Amino acid sequence: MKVPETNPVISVNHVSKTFYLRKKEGFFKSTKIPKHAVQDASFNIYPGEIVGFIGTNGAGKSTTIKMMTGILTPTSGSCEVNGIIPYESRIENAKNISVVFGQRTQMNWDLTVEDNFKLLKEIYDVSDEEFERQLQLLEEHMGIKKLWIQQVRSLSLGQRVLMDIAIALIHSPKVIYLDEPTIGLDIMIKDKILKTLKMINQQENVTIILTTHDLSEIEALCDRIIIIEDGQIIYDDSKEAMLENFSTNATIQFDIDLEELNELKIFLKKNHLEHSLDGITLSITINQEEQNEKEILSELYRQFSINKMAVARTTVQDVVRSIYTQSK
Ligand SMILES: Nc1ncnc2c1ncn2[C@@H]1O[C@H](COP(=O)(O)OP(=O)(O)OP(=O)(O)O)[C@@H](O)[C@H]1O
Repeated sequence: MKVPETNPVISVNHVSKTFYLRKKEGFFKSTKIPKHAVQDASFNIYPGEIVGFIGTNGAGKSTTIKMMTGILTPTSGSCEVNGIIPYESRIENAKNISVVFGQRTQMNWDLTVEDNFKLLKEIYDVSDEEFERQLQLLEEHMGIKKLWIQQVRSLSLGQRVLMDIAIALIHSPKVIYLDEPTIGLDIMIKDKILKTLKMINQQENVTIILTTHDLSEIEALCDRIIIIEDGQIIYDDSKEAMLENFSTNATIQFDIDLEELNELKIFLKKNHLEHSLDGITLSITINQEEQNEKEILSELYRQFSINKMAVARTTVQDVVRSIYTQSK
């Protein structure tokens, strides 16, 4: 991965976090059992990056993010966000960051959206001009004003998450952490949220750290992917590099004229192409490292009558699944 020339906005250096669980032994005795939630994690995140921070359940994502946001103190190692050690200066750190949880709101349930925005403006000491500028931007991209006078408890889940993201931006944070922001949302609102995140990243250069189990979101939004498993960082690279390094196969599927089957079989054999036939639908696997996909496609089109062609390439989902499987 190409390292930018700027200083990192987040720097995580050999961070570990161990929790101790008490195991009762008889009435009066108990022993402490260590749980190594994060072990020696190191990475830098640069301004304006959109990073997918992923891993299977219990891998250590939330624990790492809690250390970066200052909620937890590492057992060893250190991290810095905007030059601040988050768990030592929580209030100062909070001025530069925002955290959005899909399952929880940071808004007051009994207040209207408007009152929540105004409350946060006061808490973060946002100037009137900056507040108006942000509201205008959020109105343009998220249409916040139509929900303005509604009580938070009356918002639908999708509207609530959208407003949570909008309010998280009101103090122009440099970094925004999103923990499963789209859980339980329909595809339309998911798209809107992803578009909004992309927009604030591009317009305001906000650094985004996204945790989600929905890998299609990671594919759609993130430039870089960090995978944590059993508390250890097992992968960290750009999305492009991930797809390039792991995409060895493309599957091409098309309908054939059965009268040409014998000639097709000769062609497939000659080109060492793995294939399977289901009715009139033929699937061919091309190893992109060894075979020239373009040449094979143009030869197929030239020599045979083929219909309804579709090419399936490796997705982030395929790659991550195989990384998870290999790490188990
Ligand atoms: N306060 C705690 N006390 C003891 N163990 C904990 C504590 N918090 C987390 N753990 C354990 O540490 C490990 C990492 O948990 P963490 O919540 O960071 O995982 P995660 O990757 O966010 O998982 P998920 O995707 O399920 O939310 C898990 O085994 C979890 O049970």
